[in-house]
Amino acid sequence: MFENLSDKLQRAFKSLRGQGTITEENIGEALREIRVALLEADVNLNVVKDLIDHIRARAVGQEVMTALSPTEQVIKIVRDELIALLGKDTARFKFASQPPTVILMAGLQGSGKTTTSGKLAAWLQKGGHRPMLVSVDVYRPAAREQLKIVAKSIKANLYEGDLKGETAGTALVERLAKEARREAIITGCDTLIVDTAGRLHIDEDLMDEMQRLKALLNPQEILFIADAMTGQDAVRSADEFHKRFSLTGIVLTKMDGDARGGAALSIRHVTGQPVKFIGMGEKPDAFEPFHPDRIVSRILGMGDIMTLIEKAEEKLDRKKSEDFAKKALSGDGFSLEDFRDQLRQIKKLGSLQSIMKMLPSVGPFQGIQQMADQVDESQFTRVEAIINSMTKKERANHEIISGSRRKRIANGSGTSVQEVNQLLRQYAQMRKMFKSAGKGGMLQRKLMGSLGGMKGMGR
Ligand SMILES: Nc1nc2c(ncn2[C@@H]2O[C@H](COP(=O)(O)OP(=O)(O)OP(=O)(O)O)[C@@H](O)[C@H]2O)c(=O)[nH]1
Repeated sequence: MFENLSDKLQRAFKSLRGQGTITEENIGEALREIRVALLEADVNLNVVKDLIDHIRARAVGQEVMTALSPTEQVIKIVRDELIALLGKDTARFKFASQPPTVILMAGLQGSGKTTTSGKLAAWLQKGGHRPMLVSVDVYRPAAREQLKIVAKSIKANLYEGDLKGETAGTALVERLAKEARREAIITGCDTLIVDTAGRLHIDEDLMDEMQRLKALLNPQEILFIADAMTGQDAVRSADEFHKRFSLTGIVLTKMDGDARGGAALSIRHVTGQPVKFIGMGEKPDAFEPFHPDRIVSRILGMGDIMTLIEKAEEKLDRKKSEDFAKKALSGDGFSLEDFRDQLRQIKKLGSLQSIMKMLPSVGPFQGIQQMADQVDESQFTRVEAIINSMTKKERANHEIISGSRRKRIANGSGTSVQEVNQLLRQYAQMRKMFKSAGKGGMLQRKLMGSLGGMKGMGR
């Protein structure tokens, strides 16, 4: 859903490439582009203004960090500021010290309340909880029926209650809510999710009913379910609800749609309340806790590259990496010995899969995250064993490795000739790729330097 914003931000960053330092002048253009990108993504005007001011203040006053180029510095600042905007840490779900924990689901009609009630129940079940669902939308039998179907599909407990022909109104709503809580206690359910009636727009009756439910149930969580597709309207209604009921969090639904993302980026700033979950589809499992940092990484199309860079800076031998990068990108290319050194370095960062998952899905690493799922970790060890079985001369010049030597190397490393051949083929390809990347941009060069040798390791 952030594709457009993501593309535009990348373009904005590009305008900084090749700049030695960040100055008021050269960052101006990039900031203009960032501002337009955010506004086009339907981010609230005040939010954009604050964000740009913060970024400018930090970027211009930035002391030169040797480890990062100006472009990378600006990306890091934009990333930090976006995360701050989204509330920094993942918001926690609040449980009652004395069960059941009561969660009031509020929102306008069609925002996804019922679907989200089911998703939340499924999420709680996954976490070892026993949720109970109840719909207090006594005005629309179809709404109660829908929750029944949802509950059945995830095998969650549902309190249906008996309307006993009573007139639909707040008294009935209160009765059902009370009964449901009692039922939850009796049946040992530790969480009660109350799906409330939605309206087309905010009206006094609805507000009054919510107020009474809040007073009656004293819920730990009052979640506002906002349809991300409705952009700034969702932000406005969330704000209105918060002013009346002190929400504890927001769930943004339909984030899988082609919404421009403005609601996700503005809602926290405007309401002061955290987004706790996002809905990414109609199915019960299309639901995840909202992690500001991951969302921002997604927006910036960078996987979790900053963590990876920080990790690399902490764990890798900087000089070795730089030497490798220089060599790999030069006309001579890197040797198998250099490659083995790099493998050993990379191993310090964690499993290959976890590293690949942190890489951006754009630029030189396009498609790498999909590749990560097919990675065979033990190949690392086998590749190292193969290189260990070569002579020093062979490691320096792979072209001298004859057919009979390949057999010996395979025997010596406990692998097969095919594997030795495959490694040599991949190595030759990689070497070529790096040499041609020598003509590429700075960021690419740096990434390849610190992470050298990873691509081509997956089968
Ligand atoms: N694509 C997508 N569709 C969603 C998501 N969440 C809900 N929907 C769909 O949005 C529509 C409305 O969802 P409901 O759960 O019925 O909404 P509601 O707020 O309970 O509506 P009322 O009961 O009418 O107040 C349904 O067709 C859902 O399948 C989501 O995260 N992604």
